[in-house]
Amino acid sequence: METSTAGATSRDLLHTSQYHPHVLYNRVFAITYTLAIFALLYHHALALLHSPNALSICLFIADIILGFMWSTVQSFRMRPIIRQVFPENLEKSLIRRDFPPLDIFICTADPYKEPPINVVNTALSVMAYDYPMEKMSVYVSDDGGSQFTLFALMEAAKFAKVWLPFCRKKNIMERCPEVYLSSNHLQCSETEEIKVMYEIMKTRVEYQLKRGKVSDEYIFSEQERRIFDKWSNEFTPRNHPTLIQVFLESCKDKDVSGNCMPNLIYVSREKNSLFPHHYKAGALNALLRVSAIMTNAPLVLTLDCDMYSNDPTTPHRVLCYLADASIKPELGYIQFPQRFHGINKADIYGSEVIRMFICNPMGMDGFAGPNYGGSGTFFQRRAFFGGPPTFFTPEIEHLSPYHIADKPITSEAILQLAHLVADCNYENNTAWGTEIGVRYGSLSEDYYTGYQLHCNGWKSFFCHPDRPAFLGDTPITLIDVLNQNKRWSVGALGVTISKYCPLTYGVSKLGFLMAYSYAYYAFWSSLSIPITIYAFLPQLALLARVSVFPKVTDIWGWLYIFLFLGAYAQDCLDCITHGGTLQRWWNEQRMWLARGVSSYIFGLAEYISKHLNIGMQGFNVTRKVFDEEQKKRYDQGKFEFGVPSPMFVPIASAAIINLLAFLDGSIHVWNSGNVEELLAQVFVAGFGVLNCLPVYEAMVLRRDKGRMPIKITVISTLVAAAFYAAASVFI
Ligand SMILES: O=c1ccn([C@@H]2O[C@H](COP(=O)(O)OP(=O)(O)O[C@H]3O[C@H](CO)[C@@H](O)[C@H](O)[C@H]3O)[C@@H](O)[C@H]2O)c(=O)[nH]1
Ligand SMILES: [Mn+2]
Repeated sequence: METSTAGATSRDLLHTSQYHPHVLYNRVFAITYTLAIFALLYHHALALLHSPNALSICLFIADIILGFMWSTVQSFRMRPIIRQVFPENLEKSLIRRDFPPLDIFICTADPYKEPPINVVNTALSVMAYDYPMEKMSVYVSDDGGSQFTLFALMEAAKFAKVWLPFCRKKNIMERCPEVYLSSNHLQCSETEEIKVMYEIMKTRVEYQLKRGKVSDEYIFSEQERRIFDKWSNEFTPRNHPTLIQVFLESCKDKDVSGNCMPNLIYVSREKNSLFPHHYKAGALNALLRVSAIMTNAPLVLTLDCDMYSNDPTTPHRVLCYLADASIKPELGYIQFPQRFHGINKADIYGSEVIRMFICNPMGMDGFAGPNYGGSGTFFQRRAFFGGPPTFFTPEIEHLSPYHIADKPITSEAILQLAHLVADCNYENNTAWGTEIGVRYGSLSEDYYTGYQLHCNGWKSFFCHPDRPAFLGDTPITLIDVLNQNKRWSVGALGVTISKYCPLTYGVSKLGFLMAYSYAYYAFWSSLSIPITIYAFLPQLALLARVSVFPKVTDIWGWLYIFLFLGAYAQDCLDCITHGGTLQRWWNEQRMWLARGVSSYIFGLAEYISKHLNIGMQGFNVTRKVFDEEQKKRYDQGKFEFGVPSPMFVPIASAAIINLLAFLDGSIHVWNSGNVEELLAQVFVAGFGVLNCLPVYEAMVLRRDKGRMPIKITVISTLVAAAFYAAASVFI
């Protein structure tokens, strides 16, 4: 089933694609499983007709939602594609001189959650791409409006002058200085020298942050002085003028070997608390405009500040697609998976997110292409301006992707215009955020923008090389993971409950299966309903000695067993064939349950409170800085609770109820010999207990700072008791 494109002979082949070998098996299994779901729903309907009661209605609803969500997942399994590129053949089709200009956007928002030295590392790693330097521009957007981030980049510009030629000369793969210089490569005096320079820079950058102000001793020129003077007392992250600072100007600034450098530009758009700034989406749009004025490269890479480049040839892979004239006109973007470094062996929080970042994009690649993942994405700039056949003209000609930016980026006129388009009220009465650029209206601007681009007719490709193209930080505390998932679910809900719902608008624009893939994320938070029901109801019923499942010897009992094992086995197989281990899979499914009873419920609540105007949290930036002790516990595979967050309450309450039900139920079944009626519920409670082992440990056995706060244990016990009391009245 191979489909190959680009290049007549295999010698010149630039890219190939083929169906995943599991396609046939996936389809057969989907049909079988669908029949089983219908049988289950039939069984529920029969039971409801016989004796309708609240318990069976709840379980019926739970199974309908589970069945629906399972069905959306199948869209990823119908036509997964494996693509391959051959960058070694690239220069036969596209000579280096003709490589397109590339603008790279790096977003950062908070120097205390996203240390400036890490932003520097990410910037340096991409500045050192194996790409014509005079064609590359790196723009750093600082939504934190922080003098420390600006200072860090000023230092980075100086360090780049030695780092870039060093990488080229040694031809190293890890061009992120922190990673390369802290690994045990063969050390030579040159490396040692660079390492000392790097350490000096790092200490300086970190010192300023600790000090709370950039020290005068590091401000060397009048020009630099003027920049830092802008941080007056009125200057806050939410209220400040635009700051654009060109730190390196390509071809004017040379590295120590006399070669060109890429442009390096710091941008902090204007902020005013009276104007919405649309979080990262707003930041990206400001960058799209500022870069249009300055360099207007047709190719744009968006990166989060923690996602450093792990492979200098990544743009070559992208060009393997763009050099193919047959696909380029409709190709909106190329998505690399988000991969992470520093994940512990057991991956206790399921941080690898194999499904969202690898399996599902491969599945969508069989249709219009993977969704936009927020980072590691190469866009054709044109894709931000209407669909392939319908160009949407921006309000000023300079912002058009067809405009040629040929003036020096430091010229007065260019800088003035760049400041103008970064104004906080610039977007008023324009199509930015609706028809042009990154779309507003969802906290998951990546999901929403990719979806809109696909609906406009753009295609995307998934590029998943063995060596990760980018590596980022992953949260190492449970609360950070839960909060991140909460934000994603709130973001998706914004799309679900809008006129763009994938099941209606999406189906009409994208066809059923592609829209159904988007529906999976859109309805994600609905999983909270069945997961919560299954986390509490069968257990409470068990405590009340009420049977809610068919007997295990009954044919319907077998149906339940098949449905449970079938879904779990397929999920496990998926995880393992994509490089996971059994242990990692187990932890991932545990997190699925934890997210279900926590993140998604709180996400739903946040969404509702936002619409009742009670308030909401907005884009809560994920922390990328950790204290030593937390990191140590994470590396030991210990769950980190620590903070007294209400998000832990449903998890801890479920843990208590499951344990009680399991112990009490087992004793009862053992003593009464009434195995058939209640065994399934004992099993479900036992499964819950197994999943909650780290919770018990954190509540009872641990004494370290990552344990479950006593306050949460007490509240959760009260909640569990209230549930128990309510159940004994109503069940
Ligand atoms: O007002 C803001 C808020 C965030 N960011 C940046 O957005 C990026 C992503 O934020 P992070 O807190 O790391 O989010 P994650 O939880 O890791 O984000 C995932 O989900 C986001 C959407 O919710 C996507 O934007 C991200 O690319 C994707 O990695 C970071 O570089 C931030 O600096 C801004 O520029 N401005
Ligand atoms: Mn992130």
